[in-house]
Amino acid sequence: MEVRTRAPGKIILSGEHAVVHGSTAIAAAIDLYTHVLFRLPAPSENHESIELELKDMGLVFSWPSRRLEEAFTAIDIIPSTLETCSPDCLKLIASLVEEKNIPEDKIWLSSGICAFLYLYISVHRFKPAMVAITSELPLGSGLGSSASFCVSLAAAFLSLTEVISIADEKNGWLTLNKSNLEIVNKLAFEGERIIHGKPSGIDNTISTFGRLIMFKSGELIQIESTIPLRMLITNTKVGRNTKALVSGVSERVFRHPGAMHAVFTAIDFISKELASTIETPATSDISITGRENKIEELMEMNQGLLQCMGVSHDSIGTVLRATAKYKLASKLTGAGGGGCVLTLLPTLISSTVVDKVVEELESLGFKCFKAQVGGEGLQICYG
Ligand SMILES: Nc1ncnc2c1ncn2[C@@H]1O[C@H](COP(=O)(O)OP(=O)(O)OP(=O)(O)O)[C@@H](O)[C@H]1O
Ligand SMILES: C[C@@](O)(CCO)CC(=O)[O-]
Ligand SMILES: [Mg+2]
Repeated sequence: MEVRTRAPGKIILSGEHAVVHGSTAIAAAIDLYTHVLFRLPAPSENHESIELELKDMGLVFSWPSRRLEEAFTAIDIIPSTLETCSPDCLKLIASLVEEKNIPEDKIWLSSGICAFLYLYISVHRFKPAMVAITSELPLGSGLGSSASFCVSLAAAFLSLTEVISIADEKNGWLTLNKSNLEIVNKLAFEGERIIHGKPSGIDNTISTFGRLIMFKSGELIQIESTIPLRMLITNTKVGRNTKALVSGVSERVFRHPGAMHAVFTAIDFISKELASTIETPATSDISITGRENKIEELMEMNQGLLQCMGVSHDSIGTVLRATAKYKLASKLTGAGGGGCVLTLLPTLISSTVVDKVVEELESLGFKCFKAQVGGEGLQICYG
């Protein structure tokens, strides 16, 4: 039995970090995916391990099924689907991952591999399996690689159970109905908890459902944009870790609760205003340029508040200054601390100006690309 899944990365237009503390945020899916190939071998194949291949990195990890079963039985914990991983269970999983001697320069993969083991065992226990993963996303750069990893894995594992069933077909890919997507999203969230520590759930939700969403306290509202929302994405290539940045913000809240709550309230207003600007009917009196100016101002305000939270970075400042020379507005996206920066490309901007901005940013050592915004979420294909 075999299944393939793919789940998209995302950009956050406004509200990252504040969303962890209950503010509204807006996110859109992008057309860069994590792909999973999952196979449950037939008994005749005599395959006796759970094998994970990270194809982009040329790494393969494998755990004998019997060894895993013995280790979990010894501590009397068998994770069950959709339950949060307990501290004891996570400790055991971390030790099983540590045994694999991950190369020092790839040690940041450990949390993803722990999430993989947890998601797998919670659905299929210790059944032998082969899982291969590739990703079109830069990992650990603010574009939701961890969430698309968890969503594509959760969907692959659940697809070979009775829990979910296929709803529809489009271009060779199958999609799930809303209640099945909710189950996948819930399981993926448990994986994100292992990678992010305290996720808001926005990244796994946009990766599962796709399109453009407004998200607050675990609830999503799908929104429709009436303007193109073309974004230039600049990867500063400065590595960072979402878990550490999210906990840094919580520490700042602990030190300055009043000021930080005022910042979160301001961001809640910014996200709501951004949503209504994006959704304004095309027939309204305000021109597209007028609305784009408003979006740019809101992006700048959000960036300033992200700076207040301590999640910006010198490299992000460099991108902001370079794009400001061309009168373009930018903000970090995702957890910040490096990673990716968004720049709105207004409808009337000429391709010559865009080329010049890209040339300047790339001459500074950054990598620029454009992504389609607001596309499909999770998709499945049985092999
Ligand atoms: N394709 C993958 N293979 C293995 N591990 C992955 C993969 N994609 C993501 N991960 C795991 O997720 C971690 C990166 O997650 P992190 O949340 O820090 O960044 P991000 O999700 O790319 O950005 P953000 O959370 O700001 O959107 C990696 O260190 C790794 O553990
Ligand atoms: C920084 C954060 O707000 C977004 C990361 O893409 C974390 C989260 O919401 O889980
Ligand atoms: Mg992440």
